[in-house]
Amino acid sequence: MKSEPGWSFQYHSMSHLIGMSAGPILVALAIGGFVTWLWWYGQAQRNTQGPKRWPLIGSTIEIVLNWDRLHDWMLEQFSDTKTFHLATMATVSPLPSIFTVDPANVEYILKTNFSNYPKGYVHCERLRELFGMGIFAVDGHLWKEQRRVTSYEFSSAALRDFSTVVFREYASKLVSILARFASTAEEFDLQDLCMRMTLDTTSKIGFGVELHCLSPSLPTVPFAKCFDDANYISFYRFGDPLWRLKRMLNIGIERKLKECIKVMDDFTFDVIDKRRKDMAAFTNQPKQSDLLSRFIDLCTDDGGISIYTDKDLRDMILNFLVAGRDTTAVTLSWFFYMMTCHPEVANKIVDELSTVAQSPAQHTGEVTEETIVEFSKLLTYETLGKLHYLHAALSETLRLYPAVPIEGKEAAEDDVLPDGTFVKKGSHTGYVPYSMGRMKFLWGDDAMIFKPERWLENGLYQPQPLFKFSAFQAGPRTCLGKDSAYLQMKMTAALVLRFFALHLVPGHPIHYRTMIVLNLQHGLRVTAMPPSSVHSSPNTLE
Ligand code: HEM
Repeated sequence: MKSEPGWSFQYHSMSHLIGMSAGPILVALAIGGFVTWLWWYGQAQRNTQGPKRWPLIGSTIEIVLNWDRLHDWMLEQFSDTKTFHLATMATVSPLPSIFTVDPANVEYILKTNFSNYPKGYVHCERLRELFGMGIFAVDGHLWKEQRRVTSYEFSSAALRDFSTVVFREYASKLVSILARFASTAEEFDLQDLCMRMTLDTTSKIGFGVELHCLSPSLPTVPFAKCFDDANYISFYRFGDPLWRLKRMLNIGIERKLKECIKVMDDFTFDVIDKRRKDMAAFTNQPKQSDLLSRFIDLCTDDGGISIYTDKDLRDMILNFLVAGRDTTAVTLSWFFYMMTCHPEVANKIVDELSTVAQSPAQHTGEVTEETIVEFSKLLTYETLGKLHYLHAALSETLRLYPAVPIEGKEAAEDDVLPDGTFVKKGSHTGYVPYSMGRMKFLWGDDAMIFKPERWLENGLYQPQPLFKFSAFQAGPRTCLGKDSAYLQMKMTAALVLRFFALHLVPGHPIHYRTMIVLNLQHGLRVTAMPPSSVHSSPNTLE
């Protein structure tokens, strides 16, 4: 078709105008509009309580920028509200999460409407390889049944007595290693030693097996290494939107996870197999006290057939290891860090030990195997129970440095929390022990000060309300190892502080690593010295 000359001219003129002059104007208008909207949105956000949010990406940028100090960033978000929404990119989580520090909400989630707040699919799926169908990664009737069997075993006096012996033995080994370092004034990582000790003790109590992580040469134990790596990689999945793809392709850290799980499974199934055979062969031998033997024994029906498969037993014992190992070790590490900052508190603990030692509490002179053993024999379940100040100092540590700093559930149905917050079905709904432990409205103006005295009345330990001090969770899923953890921590703290004053290596950085368990990112590098004159340092966290 022939075109009209006039039209052609007009068309070219318009396109010329748009292309040469209107284009930049439109672009400038668009940028101007966007910047104005950004400014307006930013202003509107200033009045929003909790973290600032942006369309599509939510608070992702702020989270990424603050990742290394996530718990303190969360604490800042609670400065003007007790509950907030936290949105991330839809690929990570399609619904905003809800976080609260309000004890009424915490009680509602953990107890009053417990059935509406299971751990949920997202949580359990990520931990499946490591935890299997163990207590940490199941909900509903599977959880109920395991809780029933585990609580029965955990409350037995026999297990408590066995644990006391094991805790004493390994805390003494730890002190012997400290004595070696002290004799040459050598620096060492006390967090690493605590981790070794608690893996040895949980393995001994769980499997009845010696892992020798705390033997004098401090060796690398393959099971221990794989256990650490598998823990880290499983929890890393919570922040990695590509983990399923990596698992499918069997690449990167997902491949590593698979290899680690295999090493742990081979070891565990081997122990289970041997134990079953031994128990079947030596029926007239005294019963072994470790959990594995007790589970096999408990769950064998009258015809001698085990009700639990090897896989069930593997899951139960590995869950026990994960539950008790890192939590206790990191709490002890933060406690010892507090002792380096507050020698006056360490001194009071040592004074209290005189109630146990019936002699001057602080050991002077050479630290030998004999002196360690002699003192350790005085530390029994009963005598440790009398150490109220030590108990308070450990609780105070957990208030400020809870081993599990953030806890989350998944709403099964739409709901409304006691403070009026609407919860949409499927929302991640969590509470934050790290922030709760530092809130002035809960602990008073001195919330940031390490002060064991706040737990004492007339010298006796006073527990705080469970939904205010939430380090062990509360309600039907409360920690089953709380008493056992205090027992081990008191045993270890009493033995270490009796013989040594700890000093932080000057310049050693103290910071947590953002993980499911609040460990010290760079460890706890200290020197141990014979107790000497003690100087107080400022009694604050900063
Ligand atoms: C200072 C040490 C400890 C702290 C702070 C602690 C804290 C916790 C927390 C916060 C939970 C809830 C976790 C969740 O559901 O996501 C929990 C659960 C649990 N803890 Fe502990 N724990 C400690 C030591 C131990 C020890 C030594 C054991 C074993 C002897 C243990 C056994 C368990 C078990 C079996 C559960 C699962 C309860 C359930 O789901 O019904 N914990 N613990």
